[in-house]
Amino acid sequence: MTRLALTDLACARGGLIVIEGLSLSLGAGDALILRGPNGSGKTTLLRTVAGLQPPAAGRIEADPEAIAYAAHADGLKGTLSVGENLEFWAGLFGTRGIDAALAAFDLRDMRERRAQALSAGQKRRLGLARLLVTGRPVWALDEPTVSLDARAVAMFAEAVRGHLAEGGAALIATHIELGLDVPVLDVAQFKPGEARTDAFDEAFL
Ligand SMILES: Nc1ncnc2c1ncn2[C@@H]1O[C@H](COP(=O)(O)OP(=O)(O)OP(=O)(O)O)[C@@H](O)[C@H]1O
Repeated sequence: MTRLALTDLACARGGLIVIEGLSLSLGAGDALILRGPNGSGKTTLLRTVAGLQPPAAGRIEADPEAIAYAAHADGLKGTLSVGENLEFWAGLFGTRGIDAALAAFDLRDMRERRAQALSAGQKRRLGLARLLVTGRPVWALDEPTVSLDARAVAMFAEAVRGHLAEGGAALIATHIELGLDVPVLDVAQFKPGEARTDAFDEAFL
């Protein structure tokens, strides 16, 4: 089952094309790590996939309701507790049960604490726990491990493994090694005018 297919996609930011000619397909259980230097267009690509901006060219095939996007901002409600934040999202996405999400990111002891009283890494863990309560099959994640310590990075990697094992898919921009056995795509090769390799296309089309 195809979860996400991009065909000859071009993405623009600030009126300029930053990525062009990108095609890929992710099926159930597939993930892809996006790499590339600062400014190469990883965020722009993820924003486009998430539907926050239209493609400059090409096609995106995915149910918009299937995508859960997590960006640099965690989108927490500071005056609500950890548990209330997750309950809020569960209500929003029409899912039930936050216990698994609390457990996956070791937040059970912080359930009653207000989000605004969490450390940066704890806030990020809560933001990532939200992915689990969305119930959405395609995760589009922009630098999800910022502020996380090694233990929390491992929790995140485990959450991704579980998501893929349940038939989900993930597109993850990260500069760090997550310990996941998934392919890496250098988005710099889709810079307008750059020669690109065919290795990725062979693996993913
Ligand atoms: N709000 C904006 N307005 C105009 N141009 C922008 C804006 N945000 C980013 N850009 C430009 O778009 C291009 C792609 O940026 P993007 O944030 O997608 O790159 P990135 O690969 O995610 O970078 P990083 O690794 O630094 O997060 C860059 O040249 C950047 O300067």
